[in-house]
Amino acid sequence: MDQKLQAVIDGLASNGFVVIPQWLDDELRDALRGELLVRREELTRAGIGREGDHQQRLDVRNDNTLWLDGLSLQQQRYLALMDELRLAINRSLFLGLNDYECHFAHYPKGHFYQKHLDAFRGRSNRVVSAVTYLNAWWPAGAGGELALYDSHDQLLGKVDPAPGTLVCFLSEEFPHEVLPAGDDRYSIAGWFRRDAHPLA
Ligand SMILES: O=C(O)CCC(=O)C(=O)O
Ligand SMILES: [Fe+2]
Repeated sequence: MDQKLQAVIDGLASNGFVVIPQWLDDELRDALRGELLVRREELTRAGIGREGDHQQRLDVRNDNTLWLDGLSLQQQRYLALMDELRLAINRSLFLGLNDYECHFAHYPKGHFYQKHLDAFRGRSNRVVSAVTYLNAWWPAGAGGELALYDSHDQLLGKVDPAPGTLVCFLSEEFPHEVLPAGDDRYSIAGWFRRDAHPLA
């Protein structure tokens, strides 16, 4: 198996989270960021909560997002890569993931996402969170780190949104937050899901 795929599986299996530098090649990373910038006007303020109790809470998060529609070549390349990862995870870890949903995200300077869980046990079909960073560079000290905590709220570490880096973690296990970004911060945030399908 591809070394990076294997590294994701090993990290998820042993720690429940993993950081893979250079997950995206420069060309794909730049093409995705280029699309986000061209479509900037289409991004909207993100909300929190599920469909029924969806609300905008600018004190909790103030990133702008746009769901991928799979129409451009670069989105198709990205989604193909994530599908390869989904299948590899299923083969090795038997998680039965059947979908990956994701959105572009832009955190302007000073914007953040406070500490949260992406999924609550038994209340969501999100199993593995997977975020990829699209900036061409990220200078040291520019903030915008992803801070990951364990289930006792102890800080596990901070991940720089470095160019092309992928972060994966079990959605129900790890509270996390995006610290205020010191510059425009571009990413794709997504979730591998396990949805119940009625047996045919
Ligand atoms: O951009 C990141 O590093 C994480 C974003 C996040 O936690 C989310 O969108 O749920
Ligand atoms: Fe999150």
